[in-house]
Amino acid sequence: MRLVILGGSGSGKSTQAQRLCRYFEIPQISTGEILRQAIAKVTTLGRHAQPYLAKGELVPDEMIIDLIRLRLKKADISCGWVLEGYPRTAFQAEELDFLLDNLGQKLDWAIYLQVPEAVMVSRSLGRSLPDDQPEIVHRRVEIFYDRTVPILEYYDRRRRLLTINGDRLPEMVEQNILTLLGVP
Ligand SMILES: Nc1ncnc2c1ncn2[C@@H]1O[C@H](COP(=O)(O)OP(=O)(O)O)[C@@H](O)[C@H]1O
Repeated sequence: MRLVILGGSGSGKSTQAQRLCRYFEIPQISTGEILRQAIAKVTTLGRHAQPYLAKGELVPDEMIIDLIRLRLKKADISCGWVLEGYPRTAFQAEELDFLLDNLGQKLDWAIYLQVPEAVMVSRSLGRSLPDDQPEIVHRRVEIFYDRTVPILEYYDRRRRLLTINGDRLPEMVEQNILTLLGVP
């Protein structure tokens, strides 16, 4: 199973990605997590990415595309994967298709966790990540509407989009996803 999880800040993307990875026994690839770890370890990637995360801006496409290209070439992903936090722009979505074509892989579904803006904000403010201060959260939400929402149409046109109500308990959201994927 190859899945992309789409949703704004605080939509429950990482929670559902974790649950789906456990269910299908496949690795989770979370760009936010990879970047935060790189920053904590002060790697070259971390040093380049840090100023963007600190402001709630997206890191440049080339930086994240290189990261995904390398990650999808590793052996552990041969049985599938759940991508969370990528793609976030239309360009990244096109690049993913291009990359998957090259690898001879096909995306099964893009799962969009839809939650009201107020829920995104209040959930994000309730976390304690360094980039979860109010102005930064608001900027991330704004960028989500500007840059990521257009991707929904991209996947919808390709009949690859599943839209899920993310404003419910995590176990109900998961059950809803599994039902739509046609597994028990
Ligand atoms: N695909 C991506 N393209 C550009 N920037 C990204 C991408 N993925 C993660 N980032 C950077 O990492 C930050 C945190 O990502 P993530 O943990 O997915 O955030 P959240 O779930 O709170 O929206 C983003 O605000 C952005 O700066």
